[in-house]
Amino acid sequence: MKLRELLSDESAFVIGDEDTEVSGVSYDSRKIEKDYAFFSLPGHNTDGRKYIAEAIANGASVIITDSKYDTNDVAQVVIKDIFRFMSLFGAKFYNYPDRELNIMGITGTNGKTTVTYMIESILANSGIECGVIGTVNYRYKGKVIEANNTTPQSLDIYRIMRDISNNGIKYLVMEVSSHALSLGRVYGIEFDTAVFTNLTREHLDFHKNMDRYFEAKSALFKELGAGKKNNKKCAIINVDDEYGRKLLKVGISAEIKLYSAIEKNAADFKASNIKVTNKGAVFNLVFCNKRARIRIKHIGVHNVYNALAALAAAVCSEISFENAVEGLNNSSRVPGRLEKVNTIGLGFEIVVDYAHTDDALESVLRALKDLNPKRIIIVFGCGGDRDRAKRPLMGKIAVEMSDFVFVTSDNPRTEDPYQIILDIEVGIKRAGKKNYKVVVDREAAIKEVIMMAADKGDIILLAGKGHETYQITSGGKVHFNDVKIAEKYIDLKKKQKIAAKQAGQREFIF
Ligand SMILES: CC(=O)N[C@H]1[C@@H](OP(=O)(O)OP(=O)(O)OC[C@H]2O[C@@H](n3ccc(=O)[nH]c3=O)[C@H](O)[C@@H]2O)O[C@H](CO)[C@@H](O)[C@@H]1O[C@H](C)C(=O)N[C@@H](C)C(=O)N[C@H](CCC(=O)O)C(=O)O
Ligand SMILES: Nc1ncnc2c1ncn2[C@@H]1O[C@H](COP(=O)(O)OP(=O)(O)OP(=O)(O)O)[C@@H](O)[C@H]1O
Ligand SMILES: N[C@H](CCC[C@H](N)C(=O)O)C(=O)O
Ligand SMILES: [Mg+2]
Repeated sequence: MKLRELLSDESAFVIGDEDTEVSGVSYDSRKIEKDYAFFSLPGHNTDGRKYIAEAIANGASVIITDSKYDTNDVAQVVIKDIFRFMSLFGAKFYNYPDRELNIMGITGTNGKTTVTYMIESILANSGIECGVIGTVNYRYKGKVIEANNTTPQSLDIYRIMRDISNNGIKYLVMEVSSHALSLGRVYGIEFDTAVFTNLTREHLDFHKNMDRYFEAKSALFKELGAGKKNNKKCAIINVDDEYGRKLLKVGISAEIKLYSAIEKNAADFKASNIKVTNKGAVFNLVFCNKRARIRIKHIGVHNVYNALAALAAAVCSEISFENAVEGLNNSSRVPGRLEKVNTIGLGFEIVVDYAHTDDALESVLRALKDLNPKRIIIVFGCGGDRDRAKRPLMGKIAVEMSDFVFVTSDNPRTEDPYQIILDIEVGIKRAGKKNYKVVVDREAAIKEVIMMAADKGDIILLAGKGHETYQITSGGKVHFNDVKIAEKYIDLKKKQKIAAKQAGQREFIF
């Protein structure tokens, strides 16, 4: 392809030959090959400009920067809004795969991953294959790509979309993070359906305040319908959420469908008579003149909301109501979201959940309380290099809504784990509670809760890391998975029980 074919009508300034050949494109100098275009992006850790020389040495034929770079060796495009330009460039380079796909974009603070899994199940039940891009991984046609980001960079999205379409798949279900919306990662992508789950406090380290966070999320809805596709566009909104109602006022040109589980709120998809059991949730659903009793294998009222969002997205994407209901009823559990660890024979339950905001923690604790456990014990920490203000809020909720809390570490990243815990303790002290213990090492905390604290009838919640298979500290990334660590100590506890029995000792709880 020639460079001139890849230029959009943005205000790009080209230095050098517009007929330069472009055989590939990347924003990472280490991936540059002969005749590639290199996007030198301003980063959070380093600056892509530092790698231009390396990109040229690796064979780049074009460099794209946000301010002129001193070289005559290769063609150069200078563009101020490089992230948006990169997305438009990706669209052209990969020949608009988004126009060949029916794309559902899910946004909101909590529930995105769960909704994508539910939609995937619904589509599979109707015999439809889809691609999924989200926090856990990017997957299609048996391929599983490790996810570095919930929503990857635009060039990666376009490359994946092209492969999805070339594999004959027609649907893409995608989580759209607020970072992605702010950083132009989905700029120009033509979505067909956009879902808004909820908006609560999160990522204010990045967005600074809730208004800007909301502004980022609302872009997905404002831009819905702009583009060349002329099929029906649909915005699906949780009207029970304060920001969902605010979203109705931002000027959405697509068709709007509301969902709700609160009696007084008018909505297109309505849940009532919700019953939560330890096997899942059951509720009545009404849509137009249709009714169904839904039984999902996901615990908690928050998952009823996720189910409503998924069902609405499917129905708006031409899946019949009956098939969508059946698919939802069959929808599988989501890795690391209220995932049960096998504790058979021990008399207590352990669940692993990705709650890493105060709202998520509250939702999950409410779901667990509904199961009437003897006690709830939590093991949790807060991530480093992320919104500090959520730490005391999570601390307060944890001690107020449970019987005992082990405060520990969750991806401290470059921060001192003790400092993060001190921030959590501010909220605990504000609540005037003493039902907690600090165990900085996460594995030690999990070990202690299983070996010493857990008693018959208890539910242990390991919160914050969900499906993650790593722990990031200032020393780097090491393998770590809550489920696997819990299994290790459950195994040890069982062995100790057997040994005690054989030695004729009575069971002993510390
Ligand atoms: C803050 C942020 O968004 N960072 C993302 C960004 O990295 P960065 O800007 O920090 O990159 P950098 O390391 O400074 O490097 C700058 C540039 O130099 C290039 N480079 C670097 C080294 C080299 O040798 N050669 C080279 O060309 C890099 O490729 C990059 O283009 O671009 C990277 C590549 O796409 C992302 O993986 C990275 O996400 C990091 C991992 C991250 O933690 N992001 C979080 C905050 C995030 O975006 N989260 C949301 C989800 C939130 C949620 O769902 O709750 C998400 O969508 O994932
Ligand atoms: N609809 C909901 N409302 C409130 N909390 C929820 C909801 N759905 C899930 N949660 C909580 O949030 C956690 C994360 O859920 P999920 O992974 O589905 O959300 P997400 O939006 O993809 O999160 P992330 O942005 O971190 O990827 C769950 O483990 C659960 O604790
Ligand atoms: N998408 C979220 C995930 C947080 C998960 C938690 N385990 C942490 O590391 O803080 C983020 O990157 O902020
Ligand atoms: Mg997610």
